[in-house]
Amino acid sequence: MITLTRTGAAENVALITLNRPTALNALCRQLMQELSETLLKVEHDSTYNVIVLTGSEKAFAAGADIKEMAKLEFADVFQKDDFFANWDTLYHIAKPVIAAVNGFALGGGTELALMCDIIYAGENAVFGQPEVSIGTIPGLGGTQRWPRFTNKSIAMEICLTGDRISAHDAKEVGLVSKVFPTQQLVAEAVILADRIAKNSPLIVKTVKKSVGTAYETSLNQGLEVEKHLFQSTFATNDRREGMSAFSEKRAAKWSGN
Ligand SMILES: CCCCCCC[C@H](O)CC(=O)SCCNC(=O)CCNC(=O)[C@H](O)C(C)(C)COP(=O)([O-])OP(=O)([O-])OC[C@H]1O[C@@H](n2cnc3c(N)ncnc32)[C@H](O)[C@@H]1OP(=O)([O-])[O-]
Repeated sequence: MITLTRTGAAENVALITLNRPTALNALCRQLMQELSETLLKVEHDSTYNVIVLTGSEKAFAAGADIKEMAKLEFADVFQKDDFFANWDTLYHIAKPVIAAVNGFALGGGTELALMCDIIYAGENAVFGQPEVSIGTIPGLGGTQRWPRFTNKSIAMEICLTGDRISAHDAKEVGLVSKVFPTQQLVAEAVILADRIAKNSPLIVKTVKKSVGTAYETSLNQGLEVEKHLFQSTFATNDRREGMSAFSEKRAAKWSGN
């Protein structure tokens, strides 16, 4: 249900594709377990610098698997400690993750995209949180990330109605950074991944941690974290190399430490 392809100019971009076409990439347990395992494999493989996560041209993911969830009771979802285990992995990945979203990204599909660091959308992408229309609420961060990434009014409207929004509307409200023709989307996401992967992987991870902190803390706490992370770069060879290369007018050679 998951394919992993090595790509990018320097072959250091992991293209992870959700591949369950018969159910529009609905996020069943097995798919989520495979996704989690693939993400961890890429995270621990130093030959990969950046991840692009995509689906098909028809669907990024149509949400959690409703047929699987239909059978569950409160005790199943409340008591089992591992119930959300594989759903959180993406959010804890330290390498940058770009979502390349074509087609339906609904419910858990939108929430998966929102866990990524950058969202690029194809022109046919649709985002939404339809959980309210099937008698539940977003459970993977939708009610928390929409207000942080857009605003309260938009978040309420999306989550209370279950309405879908287009790629262009998603860009207008700040959910996605760029919109591309559907068939060009993945290539554009890989071009972006290449641009990120040209930098030191160590420093890239530090940048991701620092920007991510802005969504977890107050401004003052975030500024403190940023200051310490900035200071910590002065203990790295890549900071020394980057500044020397600038002065010597040559390309930096990153060692990753
Ligand atoms: C378990 C752990 C949970 C952790 C937390 C999760 C929290 C999350 O916030 C909850 C959700 O995401 S709630 C979910 C929120 N998401 C939604 O409510 C969206 C539900 N989906 C839809 O509304 C429609 O399928 C679309 C409008 C996407 C496409 O319409 P269209 O173009 O007419 O296509 P079509 O003919 O309709 O579908 C083709 C096939 O795919 C199948 N399938 C599709 N989605 C499925 C799903 N989620 N599930 C299962 N199957 C799904 C569909 O049944 C059909 O298979 P069949 O064997 O031929 O019957």
